Amino acid sequence: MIFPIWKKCLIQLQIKLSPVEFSLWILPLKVTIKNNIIYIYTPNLFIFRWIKKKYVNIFKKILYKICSNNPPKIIINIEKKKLEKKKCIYKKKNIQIYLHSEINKKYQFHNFIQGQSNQLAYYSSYKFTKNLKNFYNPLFLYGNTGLGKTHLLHAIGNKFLIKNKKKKVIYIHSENFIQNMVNSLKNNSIDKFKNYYRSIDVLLLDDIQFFSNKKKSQEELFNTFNTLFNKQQKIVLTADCYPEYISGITEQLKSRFKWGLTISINPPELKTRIKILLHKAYENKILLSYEVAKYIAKKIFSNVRELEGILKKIQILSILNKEKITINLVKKILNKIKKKKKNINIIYIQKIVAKYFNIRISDMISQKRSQSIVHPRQIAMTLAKKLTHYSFSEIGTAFGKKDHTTVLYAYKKINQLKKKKTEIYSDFIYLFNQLNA
Ligand SMILES: Nc1ncnc2c1ncn2[C@@H]1O[C@H](COP(=O)(O)OP(=O)(O)OP(=O)(O)O)[C@@H](O)[C@H]1O
Repeated sequence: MIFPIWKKCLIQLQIKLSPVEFSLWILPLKVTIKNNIIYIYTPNLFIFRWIKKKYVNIFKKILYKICSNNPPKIIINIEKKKLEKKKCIYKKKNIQIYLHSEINKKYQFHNFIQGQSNQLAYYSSYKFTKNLKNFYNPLFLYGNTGLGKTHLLHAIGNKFLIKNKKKKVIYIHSENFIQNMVNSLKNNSIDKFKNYYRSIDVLLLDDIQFFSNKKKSQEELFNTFNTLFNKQQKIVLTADCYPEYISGITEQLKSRFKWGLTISINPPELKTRIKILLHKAYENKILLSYEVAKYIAKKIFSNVRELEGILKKIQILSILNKEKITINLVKKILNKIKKKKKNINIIYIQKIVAKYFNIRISDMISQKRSQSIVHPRQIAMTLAKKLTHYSFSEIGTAFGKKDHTTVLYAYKKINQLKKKKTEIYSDFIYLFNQLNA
């Protein structure tokens, strides 16, 4: 729900700020109003500070204009995440390692829309939670980005926890598993790390292609896998491709992955895309007709994440412009996105990013592996994915014939780092704005 005062404020802000600034900083804010106080919630500390520094005075001025007799007060808070965290803290020589599981309640079986493309993955995941004897272990789900693998992992986790809250059900992204291991090695607490992961009832490990070329981490995963498997504990794994084709993973680990049931999850067909759009619209209280959903579904076919993104944009624009969601409005939005994406090409992105980090453009497409080159290259790859219509493999080709998994890795890494490190976040936003201006 958008409160009328905040809606008026948004209209003024849209006029005052650049479109990028507006959609980047202002639109994602969560706002509630109580007793003439506007509570603004930001997702993290960095954004909290940024909004406070840059925008609070503008908010105040606008509010004073809108309701001069009694302008509301503004309070900014950091939003508390609704994640169910199981934290396990180990102390050793005053060093603490935090190992935690984050099962997201948002992702359940009942809100996973089934169709031909994902029915088998859905069914196998659901059956997996039934604790049937002789059911395959591990369950291995694979498919392209944004098709619902992570959603199903959390749905499995949630189902197990509903049945038994005390079960140690751990969802972890492979990158975090590796990071935890590295930290434990540094802190001399690798035994605690091992014990922790080997005492799990259900291990949900996402995106195992991140283990690629990490020998030591693969060894640890192999041992963890064997221990859990021998104790008949449950293991679910996901990856972006069939186990055999994950490069840089040892044969023994690949063979373990294939011991159980390996299921692909494919891009949703038209009928399923329409169902997903209508369901997401319903969940988010968006008035979307079947005809409009069908129109969008015909235009966007790559993955569900993209469908969600478009729907969000449509919702925001229809609210701001007070326009009904019609095919015409959707057409306008899709054309704008297409134009924007067409105008920015990868060479331009490489040039701007290279200049910013003070490296040569040729370094972008080289095979050099030093951190001073790899980091800008990964940022440029991520920007290319966000700002152009090119696929991961097309971007890889443009960066000196790199594999699509290298680009996917860069994309995920930068997106994670952006959340953790403010300097990387501000570099990224600066470049994003510059390219988008
Ligand atoms: N069949 C579906 N029904 C409802 N929502 C879906 C479905 N498939 C995907 N989604 C939604 O699409 C978004 C992206 O899905 P998810 O993160 O699970 O993809 P993924 O396959 O794990 O991608 P990646 O490999 O990039 O991590 C999520 O918000 C998820 O809820």
